[in-house]
Amino acid sequence: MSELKYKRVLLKLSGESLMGSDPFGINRETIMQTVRQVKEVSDLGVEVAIVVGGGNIFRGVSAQAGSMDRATADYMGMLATVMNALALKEALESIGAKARVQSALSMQQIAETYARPKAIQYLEEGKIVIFAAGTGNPFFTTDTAAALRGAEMCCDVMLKATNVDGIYTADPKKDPSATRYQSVTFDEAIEKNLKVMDATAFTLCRERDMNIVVFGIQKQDALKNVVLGKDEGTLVHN
Ligand SMILES: Nc1ncnc2c1ncn2[C@@H]1O[C@H](COP(=O)(O)OP(=O)(O)OP(=O)(O)O)[C@@H](O)[C@H]1O
Ligand SMILES: O=c1ccn([C@@H]2O[C@H](COP(=O)(O)O)[C@@H](O)[C@H]2O)c(=O)[nH]1
Repeated sequence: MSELKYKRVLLKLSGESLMGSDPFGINRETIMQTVRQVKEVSDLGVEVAIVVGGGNIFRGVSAQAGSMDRATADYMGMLATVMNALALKEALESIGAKARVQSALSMQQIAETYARPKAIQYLEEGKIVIFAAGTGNPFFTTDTAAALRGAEMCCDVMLKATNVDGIYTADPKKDPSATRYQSVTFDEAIEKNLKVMDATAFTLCRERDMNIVVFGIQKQDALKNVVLGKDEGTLVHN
């Protein structure tokens, strides 16, 4: 069997990557395709922690939030990530995987509250841990939460699964002439303002020396290819 490149990973799933071709929400086929990939790498022996976004349900800073108080809108965004986390747990369990949700905001009737030692224990037991509610603070994003939890869980790498297949010279959805990087340094990504991830998240990963792989989760076997160290997506490194 091929060698694993990473033993413990922080997988960032964007909310939008759960929509499939729907305009918003969670597409059943898409979430099942995603969790099958997650279970496959977990079965290979990779410890998987997940941070999920909320953009498919609510984006706090969006136009829809209009004149709302920013912090209130951001709390609504965090609640959206809790819904996605619960959906992911259900989907994982429906295919026989063991998963736990820990929320950065206390809501004890529906999820455990984030506790680092317990989360590490779950990972060591081979359970998939889904972190909900981002950092628990407004004015942040789930990319930053992913960098934070990745650092706290001592993950070998952060894997940013999204609906584009890597980092491009410009947003590929807006500029069809943009080309994909195979690898890029943190400094370059920040300097060139490559908007695939926010600068706070890049900066935290750079400081912790935690590489990032940005890849497209829609592609069959993409996650497995990444953990086996095959050429997939874009590597961000120091
Ligand atoms: N230079 C770039 N390379 C690749 N993607 C880019 C770039 N600049 C902007 N993007 C955009 O970044 C997006 C990837 O981010 P992602 O899908 O994770 O969104 P998010 O806002 O982090 O997640 P969520 O949907 O949960 O809010 C893509 O949709 C892509 O269009
Ligand atoms: O730590 C956090 C994480 C998220 N938010 C709010 O939630 C939404 C959805 O998160 P995405 O990263 O965009 O998927 C985000 O727009 C924020 O409004 C937050 O406040 N704090």
